[in-house]
Amino acid sequence: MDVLWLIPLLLVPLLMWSSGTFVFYFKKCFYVGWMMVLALLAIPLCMLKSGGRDVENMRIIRVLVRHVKYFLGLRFDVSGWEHLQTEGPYVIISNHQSSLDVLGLMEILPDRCTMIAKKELVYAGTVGLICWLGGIVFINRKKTSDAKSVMAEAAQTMLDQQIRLWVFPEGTRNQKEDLLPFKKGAFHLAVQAQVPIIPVVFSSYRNFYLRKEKRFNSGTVRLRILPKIETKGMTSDDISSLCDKSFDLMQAAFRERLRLQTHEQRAVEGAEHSPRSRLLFPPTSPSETCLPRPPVPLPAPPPLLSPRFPIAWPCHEISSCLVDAWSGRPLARPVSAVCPDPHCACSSSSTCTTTSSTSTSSSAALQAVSGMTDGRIDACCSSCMTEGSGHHQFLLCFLPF
Ligand SMILES: CCCCCCCC/C=C\CCCCCCCC(=O)SCCNC(=O)CCNC(=O)[C@H](O)C(C)(C)COP(=O)(O)OP(=O)(O)OC[C@H]1O[C@@H](n2cnc3c(N)ncnc32)[C@H](O)[C@@H]1OP(=O)(O)O
Ligand SMILES: CCCCCCCCCCCCCCCC(=O)OC[C@@H](O)COP(=O)(O)O
Repeated sequence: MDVLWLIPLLLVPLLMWSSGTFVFYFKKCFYVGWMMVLALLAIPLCMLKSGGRDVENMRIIRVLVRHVKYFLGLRFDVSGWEHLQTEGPYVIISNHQSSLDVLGLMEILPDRCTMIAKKELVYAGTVGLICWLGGIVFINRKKTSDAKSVMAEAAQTMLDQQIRLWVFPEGTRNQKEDLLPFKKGAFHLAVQAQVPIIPVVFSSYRNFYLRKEKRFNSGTVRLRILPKIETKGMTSDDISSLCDKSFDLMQAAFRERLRLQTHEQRAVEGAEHSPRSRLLFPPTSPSETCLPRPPVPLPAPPPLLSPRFPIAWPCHEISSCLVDAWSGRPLARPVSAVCPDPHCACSSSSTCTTTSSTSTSSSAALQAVSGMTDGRIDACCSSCMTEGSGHHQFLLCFLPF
């Protein structure tokens, strides 16, 4: 009888091992539950530290939230730290995919920085209370006039108390393959306070987190901090162009990362549904695996090649390295060549769709370039550049069978 309670204890690891859907719900519940507990812990600490609502409480929240990623199997890879080395107040803007964004936000949160959030969050139990104690500015999204006056007040507070504000200009969570159009509030805020804007781009979570498919694997989030955009001297007439400029910069960074993720995702196919990919910490990111490779001098083009295939590059282009996510072993060798596919019309911004229709002779030529005899050219163009000659230049990934 006494051993009956062991059953659920054994059942949980078994279900974790066998079912991706179970892992999804388990991780989600754990996340919400653990955040509630952490907030409960943080409340007395914040009260002791500052006696009430104060942006300085964000230091405590930041420390407490930082370890949560380890339980969920998430890794954060941050680039552009130098852009946060800005004195005084500023507005950080970032894309917003899920409540998991809080984990990335806490990875890079500068001192004296708090957020703008929807007012409903204040009712989220202990989390709501900790948000209030952390100085989060709550707005009513349904009443634009109210939200505007709260944000105008925030602009003044930013200057008076040297506070930085983090805004999600999409205004809601978004898991689409592109950013939503930006709301204007963040830009009014920065212009009213005459402070710079620092854009931060979170890479798409789709590699490890799919709400509809109920998948929550382990994975890496890349956070890219972009250079600040100055607003000194700008007036309300400049809001639209400032908003468009920020959107364009962030969208370009998001899309660029998404293209690379597509390649990486191919490399992890197969591993994707393994228990290991759901439960264990993700392996070192492919870019890291590729980095230590020294640049190799260009080899002379083999005589076999037609003039249409002038150069072969060994794999030193980080962005195009396809690597087995678990072993770190290179899976493909990218070669650069003029696209051999006459049907592949690729504009400078689009992603190449296919090279599968590559003719046998082109294939043979590329095989000669890449030094592989048995293989296939994968549909993979990581960069499309229009050269002076009007040719498109592609990076083709060459996969051994
Ligand atoms: C240890 C403890 C453990 C604890 C665990 C937990 C810890 C957690 C801690 C911390 C985590 C915190 C995480 C928080 C996450 C929360 C995320 C969210 O909640 S995202 C939703 C709310 N965010 C927003 O909505 C963005 C801000 N929104 C805006 O800025 C909008 O612009 C808004 C609401 C002000 C108005 O939105 P509109 O839908 O009406 O659309 P529009 O186009 O932007 O504005 C309409 C017109 O008003 C003008 N306007 C907007 N703002 C203005 C302003 N401030 N002044 C003057 N005009 C303004 C615009 O220019 C536009 O006019 P014209 O079309 O250009 O003529
Ligand atoms: C009373 C019980 C309520 C339980 C809720 C607790 C949730 C704890 C999880 C961690 C909290 C992190 C806060 C992130 C908040 C967040 O991400 O809110 C979503 C909004 O940005 C956008 O909302 P929407 O427009 O609805 O997509």
